[in-house]
Amino acid sequence: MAFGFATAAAMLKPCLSIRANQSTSLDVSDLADDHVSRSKRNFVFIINPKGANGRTGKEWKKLLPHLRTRLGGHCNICEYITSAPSHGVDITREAIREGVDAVIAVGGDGTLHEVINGFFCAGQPVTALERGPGYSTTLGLIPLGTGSDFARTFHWRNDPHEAIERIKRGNAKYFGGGMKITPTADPSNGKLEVVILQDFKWYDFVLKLHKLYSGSHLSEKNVCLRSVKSIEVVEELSKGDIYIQSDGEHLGFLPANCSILPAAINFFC
Ligand SMILES: Nc1ncnc2c1ncn2[C@@H]1O[C@H](COP(=O)(O)OP(=O)(O)OP(=O)(O)O)[C@@H](O)[C@H]1O
Repeated sequence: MAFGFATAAAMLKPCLSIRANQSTSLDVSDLADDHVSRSKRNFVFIINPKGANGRTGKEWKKLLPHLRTRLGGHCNICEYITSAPSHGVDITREAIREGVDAVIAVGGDGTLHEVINGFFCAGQPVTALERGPGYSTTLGLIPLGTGSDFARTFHWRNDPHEAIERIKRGNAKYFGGGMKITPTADPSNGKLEVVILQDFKWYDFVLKLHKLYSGSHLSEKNVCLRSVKSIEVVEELSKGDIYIQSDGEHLGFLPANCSILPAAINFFC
């Protein structure tokens, strides 16, 4: 099969499923401050005040009002300032056990490293104690460190305002400012949605572009949607073009100018 174009959107979401016996001083029922509404999603921000020689703490203070403005309508925002190295691990574990919807690292790579480690305990994923099966917590990042090389890898700028916009977007379904490329994508199901456009000519894009806004492009005969667990690069071709597959099955050809990873990683933060 030859594919003219393919793109993807995905949820990169650790799956959580362990009860750990470590305790911390965190009580995420602290989320129940005056402003908390249970119909909102609970987002925990873990801030390293010492990151970037103290700049992280200062920037965070300036950022918080903006964050509340942008996210406050949808989420309960709960901030935890770390008191020492590895505190971020404990806070994350406790937050996940309490069933929060997202844990967002605010700082550099070291802080992100701690938060990611908090998703696991004794080699097993941590799980929410009172949420049903299939529930999972989303990992996020506001890059505010010295190097922030993880963010750099994905071409995210060390710009917290941009990170907030990433967190705010419903991800998964859209790209290009409202084009519903993967209309059935569900950010919480852990699947990667891949849209395959077969034998598309340049004029197909021109004629059918408007359909992307409604998601009706999927009814075109040479367009199909696949929901997969992951994708792998099979072979790198010239000029950066690659073949991709999922679970051993060949999916198609991805032109170099069509980048899957940033779309997928969008869900991360
Ligand atoms: N309250 C704290 N006091 C001292 N150190 C802390 C505290 N909280 C976290 N840390 C430690 O600070 C380390 C460095 O933090 P972080 O990675 O956020 O900033 P950075 O080193 O400036 O950024 P980068 O790693 O991106 O260059 C982390 O590995 C973490 O263990």
